[in-house]
Amino acid sequence: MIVTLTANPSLDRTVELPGALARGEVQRAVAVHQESGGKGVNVSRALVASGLETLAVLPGADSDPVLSGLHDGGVPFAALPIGQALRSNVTLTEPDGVTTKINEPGPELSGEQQEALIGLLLDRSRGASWVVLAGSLPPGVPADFYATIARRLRSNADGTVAPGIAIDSSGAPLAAALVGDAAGKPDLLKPNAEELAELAAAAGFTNVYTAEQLEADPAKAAQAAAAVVASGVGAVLATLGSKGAVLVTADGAWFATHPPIKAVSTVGAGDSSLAGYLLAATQGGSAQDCLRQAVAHGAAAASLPGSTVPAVHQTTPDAVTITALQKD
Ligand SMILES: Nc1ncnc2c1ncn2[C@@H]1O[C@H](COP(=O)(O)OP(=O)(O)O)[C@@H](O)[C@H]1O
Ligand SMILES: O=P(O)(O)OC[C@H]1O[C@](O)(COP(=O)(O)O)[C@@H](O)[C@@H]1O
Repeated sequence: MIVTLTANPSLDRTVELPGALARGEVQRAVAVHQESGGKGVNVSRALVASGLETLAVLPGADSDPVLSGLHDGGVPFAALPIGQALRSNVTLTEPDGVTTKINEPGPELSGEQQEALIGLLLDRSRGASWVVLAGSLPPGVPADFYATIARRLRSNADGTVAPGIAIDSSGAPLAAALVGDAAGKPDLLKPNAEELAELAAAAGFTNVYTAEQLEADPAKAAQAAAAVVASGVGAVLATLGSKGAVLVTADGAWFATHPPIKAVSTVGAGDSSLAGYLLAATQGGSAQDCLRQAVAHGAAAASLPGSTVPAVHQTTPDAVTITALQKD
């Protein structure tokens, strides 16, 4: 069972434009897609699509459209009512594949609600193989929320094997994943190129690379990710948009790429990559198998509209090429 926590879920509305986005003009949409979203929610949706056992833990009232969407989509969830509506995030997609995202801050969570959400997660993740802590943190939640949860998940394991802990976030909550003792650090981090640039700086990596440089050169991405692994993180799966992804563990570094696809909407591509990685990991796959399935899932997600997530049978792992890289 893979449990996901989405502290700041969203109703994802993807608006398809007929041409390039024209600022200041009236434009008519050609189609609109609406999905329950947020990073952990998307990972759970992708796992359900491939028949894996998962539970999405999140705040929200039963009547909230995000939860109704999960219910209708057959995604198991455990929700903490917070007395406020969840946020809506809007994505504008252009015919050439360019996507523009506008993410709301989301409803504030009080200290009591944060504690109740952690309690719900601890309770529902007993015996889980992985716990995924994903997405931005809503207003009121401290940046070290995920590190606190990681520590409590490990102490909660109480003699049994603690779950693997994966974090996919950005900004301060992501940087906070590198601070403090080993018990608060994740087994897996999933940054994109921009997040890897920030993370490497937070890990004290002295070569300052931009996100563009990291996407263009997997060797640079592997060096940056290796600096993050050296700071005490188990593994880094750095996704590099259309270029593919780099995986760095204590044992090695690999780059994986998929032949070009026609990108329709990249929303949820990163979350699908993480789901692909965990799918292979729970089936006992090697590091390279996990990376291969991550890139296959990401490419399939980018070729689907809105934040649609692929099932494993819609992915093409055999088309993925893997190359070993130097870590330093
Ligand atoms: N334009 C694209 N063409 C092909 N694959 C893509 C494209 N954009 C994303 N992907 C796939 O999705 C994965 C995650 O995308 P990325 O943009 O790096 O993450 P995030 O969605 O977290 O920002 C990539 O590693 C790749 O496999
Ligand atoms: O919590 P954040 O950082 O605002 O991101 C939430 C948004 O990211 C998504 O999870 C998509 O993420 P990816 O495109 O990175 O896979 C959307 O479903 C959601 O609207």
